[in-house]
Amino acid sequence: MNVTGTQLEIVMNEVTMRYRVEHGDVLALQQVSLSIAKGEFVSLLGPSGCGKTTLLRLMADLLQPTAGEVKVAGGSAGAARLAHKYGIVFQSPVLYDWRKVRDNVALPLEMMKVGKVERMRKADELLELVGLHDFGNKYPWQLSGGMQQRVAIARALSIEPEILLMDEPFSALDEFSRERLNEELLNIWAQVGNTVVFVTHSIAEAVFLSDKVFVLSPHPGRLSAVVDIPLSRPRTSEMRSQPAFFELITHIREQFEGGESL
Ligand SMILES: Nc1ncnc2c1ncn2[C@@H]1O[C@H](COP(=O)(O)OP(=O)(O)OP(=O)(O)O)[C@@H](O)[C@H]1O
Repeated sequence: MNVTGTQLEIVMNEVTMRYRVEHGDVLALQQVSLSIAKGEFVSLLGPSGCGKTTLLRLMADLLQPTAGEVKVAGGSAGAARLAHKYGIVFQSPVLYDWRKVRDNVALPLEMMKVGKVERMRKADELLELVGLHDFGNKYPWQLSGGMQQRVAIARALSIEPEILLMDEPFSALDEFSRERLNEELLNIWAQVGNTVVFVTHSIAEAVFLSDKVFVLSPHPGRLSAVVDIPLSRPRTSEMRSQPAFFELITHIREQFEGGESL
């Protein structure tokens, strides 16, 4: 795959992933090819078990494909990982309850042996970016679920990753918090400008956030469609009730073969 004139960040060529299990193996992904441009915001969308997390883990070099190739920033996914090109945000924020919020954000910098003054400065800057500047001295358990996830985003951004991988980061939140965090995430992305790969079950969330949606079908996981989202930016909450938004949702819904529900 090649897109002339566009700098590609992630390229997957015919990627197949089989997990070995006790009695045989599970074909999680079959011959998936895709490309993501530098600075793009893309979503991986599909029903449970279609291989979204597997795809994300392959991109992050946390798994090795059974067949096919994963290229990141012109090299291997392994080289990108060693060069600290990835920030990862999981479904659950995985914060350390005994560390203050600021110290949680600064943790990756601490592991990279960045000096205390610099890492505290950076952590405060990131807490400002995610709208939590007054919460650096609190503990995670003193924050709401949405605030905790914003701390996790700040932490993932602390190493200034070229690529932010997000695995259903808002799926445990109520719909109001989720929609607000969608808008906040886009504001953060507009300032940071990195490449974002966002996993979701929600068609509306994928449409609202993305430049492009990769639609996956299950058993085995395959890429069934790539849908460009031509909505203008910045995206606003009013867009959610506009006809263009609903048309895109309907179009994506139609991509699911056999009426598989999300
Ligand atoms: N470590 C593993 N060992 C065996 N099978 C696995 C493993 N991880 C995932 N699978 C299987 O691979 C397939 C894809 O799983 P994956 O978690 O990537 O899907 P998903 O789309 O992210 O699902 P969900 O939305 O429920 O998180 C599923 O059939 C799953 O059972």
